[in-house]
Amino acid sequence: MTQTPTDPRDRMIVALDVPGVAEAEKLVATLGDSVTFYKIGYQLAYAGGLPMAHDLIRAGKKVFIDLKLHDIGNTVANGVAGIAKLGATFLTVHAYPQTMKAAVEASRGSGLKILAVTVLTSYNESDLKEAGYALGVADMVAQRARQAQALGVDGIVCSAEEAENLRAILGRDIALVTPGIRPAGSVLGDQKRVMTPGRAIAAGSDYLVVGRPIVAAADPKAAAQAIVAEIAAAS
Ligand SMILES: O=C(O)c1cc(=O)[nH]c(=O)n1[C@@H]1O[C@H](COP(=O)(O)O)[C@@H](O)[C@H]1O
Repeated sequence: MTQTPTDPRDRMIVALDVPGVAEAEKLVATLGDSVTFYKIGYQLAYAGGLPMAHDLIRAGKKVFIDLKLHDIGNTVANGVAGIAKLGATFLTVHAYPQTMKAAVEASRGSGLKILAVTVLTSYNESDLKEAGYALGVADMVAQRARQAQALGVDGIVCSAEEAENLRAILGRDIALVTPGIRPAGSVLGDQKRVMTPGRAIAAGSDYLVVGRPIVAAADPKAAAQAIVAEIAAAS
């Protein structure tokens, strides 16, 4: 059972997309109480940042490990079992049935929740076609989300553009985690399916994943506080 957090701060996950542990620690110190939930992805994990999960958890923060696993079932299961020992809240895997099944089984009893990445928010219709898929974005996201729910996955990673439809299909008992968040007027970068924080919450997102709009801001703490205020207003 997954429940939407009541404190608006707990619905914003800040991606620690920085080159190393020193930069990540500096950013966490700068953000202070304005952020309660952090994501460690490829960049920081491959720079020796995975053990930072322990420090963040000790400091009372929640941690999302974003490694987007996808491999044969045995390898995924062994990877998930190792990551479960970090004490993190979320781990991503790609939304392929074998991968999701192995991850769900390996995470059982550990407290680690598995999130399935449906279609990356940097993809649009033509990107999917170029990658060899016949389904469009909305249909592919819906199909993968249905499969994820049937396999016992705890949450879905999608764009907020799909949140309303997924909520209707999946009900409330699964978390919708949406990256591709862009406050009004901010730079899109490589994101193609985007929404403002307020609209994403109104569409049914439980958690917003935010990287550059905070990490690359001139004043990251002010940027984080503004997003939390927008979440609170839309909740
Ligand atoms: O799994 C993710 O977190 C993820 C899935 C997805 O479809 N799109 C996506 O952008 N992300 C991650 O969310 C973060 C978004 O960062 P910004 O675009 O800088 O806000 C990055 O760390 C991405 O790796």
